[in-house]
Amino acid sequence: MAERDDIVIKVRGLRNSFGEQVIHEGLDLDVRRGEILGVVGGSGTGKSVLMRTIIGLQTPDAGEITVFGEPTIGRDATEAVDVRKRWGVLFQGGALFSTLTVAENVAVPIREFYRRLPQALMDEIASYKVVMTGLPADAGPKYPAELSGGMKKRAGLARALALDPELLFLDEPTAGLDPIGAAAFDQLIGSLQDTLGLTVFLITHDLDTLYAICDRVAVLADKKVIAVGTIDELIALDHPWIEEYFKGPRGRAAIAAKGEIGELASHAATAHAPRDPTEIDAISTGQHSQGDKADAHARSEPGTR
Ligand SMILES: Nc1ncnc2c1ncn2[C@@H]1O[C@H](COP(=O)(O)OP(=O)(O)OP(=O)(O)O)[C@@H](O)[C@H]1O
Repeated sequence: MAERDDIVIKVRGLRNSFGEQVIHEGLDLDVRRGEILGVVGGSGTGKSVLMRTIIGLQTPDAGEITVFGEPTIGRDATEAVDVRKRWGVLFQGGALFSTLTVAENVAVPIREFYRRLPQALMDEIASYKVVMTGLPADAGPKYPAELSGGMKKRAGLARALALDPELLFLDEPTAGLDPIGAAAFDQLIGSLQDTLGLTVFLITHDLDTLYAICDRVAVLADKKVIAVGTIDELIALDHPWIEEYFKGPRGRAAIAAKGEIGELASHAATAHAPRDPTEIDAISTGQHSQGDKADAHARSEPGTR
């Protein structure tokens, strides 16, 4: 029983198609409680369709999906309301409503699930979420058109966090951000995950994000998840796409940058002997405190969009 509880998302035998085009066939995937699972794959391999299917926006031809043990396929929004409240979603590009302010956007899911909540309380929750994602407090009354790309992502994240979810779906959260903005966003996700104990399903093309914050990575190819594991485990596999992805020029750049951070950490160790030796281990090997690491190098995003 305990083992089953540790799997937050379970996908079995998934098949999705659009007309003649089969996107997924026999796709299986487990997402464990408390992990950040990176989902990678070439453009058009069906990462977003997989996410949409898991959250019930796309009905598959076949297969079974449970989230927190609850089936999500074929259940309408009202039936699945209890499980839908437990997740938040950041869609590709943020998907903010352009006619609503940031605060109103953040309040959308609150209004959807808790209609009777007094307006003042809704406003208070919205402003708290805005600040929590690192936006200035005065961003609340602004419209999406008045925000930078990075601020829009943060606003989208604030909306995804509106209901204090246990599970977060992020579709290419760092796409379109400059390297510093992307690293800062990784750091934000990593620290929110750490603090709130979230489980995160994160679609990305960004190798730096994988190295900085993901516990495991699932690779989509040939209509299914062909491998799931830590980056080291994946690199050890003999698969041409995985090899090209992680060992290609950008993969090598990300690994080199990772090495540089290790060196930085050991310099720091010599310069300031830490009172607690685990301090250094946390810098060189930690998963969730590595947002800092991403700040220190240029990002390596494969040109596979
Ligand atoms: N509503 C739809 N109708 C028809 N085809 C669709 C629909 N949604 C997605 N597709 C097709 O399904 C395939 C997978 O799309 P999806 O957006 O999941 O890819 P992806 O792996 O997320 O790609 P990218 O990395 O470029 O974002 C694509 O060929 C896409 O054109």
